[in-house]
Amino acid sequence: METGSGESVLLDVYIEEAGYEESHPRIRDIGFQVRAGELLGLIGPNGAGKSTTIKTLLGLLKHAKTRVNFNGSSGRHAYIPEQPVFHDDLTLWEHLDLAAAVYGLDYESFRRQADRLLRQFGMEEVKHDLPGGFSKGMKQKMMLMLGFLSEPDVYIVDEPFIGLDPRATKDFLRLLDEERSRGAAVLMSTHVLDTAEKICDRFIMISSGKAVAEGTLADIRESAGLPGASLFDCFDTLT
Ligand SMILES: Nc1ncnc2c1ncn2[C@@H]1O[C@H](COP(=O)(O)OP(=O)(O)OP(=O)(O)O)[C@@H](O)[C@H]1O
Repeated sequence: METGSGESVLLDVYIEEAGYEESHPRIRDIGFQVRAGELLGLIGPNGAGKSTTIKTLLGLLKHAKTRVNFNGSSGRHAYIPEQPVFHDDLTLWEHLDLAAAVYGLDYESFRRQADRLLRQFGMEEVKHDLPGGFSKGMKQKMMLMLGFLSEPDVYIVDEPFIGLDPRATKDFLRLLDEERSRGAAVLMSTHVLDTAEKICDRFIMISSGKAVAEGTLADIRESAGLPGASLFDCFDTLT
């Protein structure tokens, strides 16, 4: 799908309503698109419905009326969860190997990518360790590596910054930039608004399960009636 901006839309979402019980929708009327190379920030207070939005577009909620299109050429998308999910009895390397098999990567590409990611995240020395003994930040890095390994068209990232040290944050942002230059689209939910303000092209702000503002920082400032304000101040006003 092409848009006026010339970049193709790699993720096109409209959620009429979705929730955990049929009688109780938690989010309603949320729609957005993410284009090739773009980073869309999904922001909102605790309990606003960010994770529910992500679970809905991933098809994980039973009670959902939605339209979701992943339009990339490889059809591949990676989900990087907020809470690390891993197998207790597989080492970091075995996790990477398993993910590569699931993604259908050939062994040479897998080795090249895995070695590069281990180096970039400073995890080479623990690659044969079980993740149960990793710190919170190391577990988070493992989730990021598993996501980056597949070089998907679309990244869906749920709060990546909590637990990462400044160096890991920088490494993560650099990799994300490289992926966007390659043409990947990114949807990222986060509470770290000063970073979001710097890195996101556009935002969708949700509160109590509904979109309250969307667009560039200029659009968000206009919605909040706060010209020149920070994303943090706009958030405070709009939510
Ligand atoms: N598994 C669940 N079962 C029932 N209700 C849930 C479940 N997970 C979330 N909710 C409810 O759905 C609403 C939206 O929660 P959600 O987790 O999407 O918020 P969030 O914006 O991601 O919040 P946070 O910033 O705290 O992570 C909340 O009212 C929450 O209580």
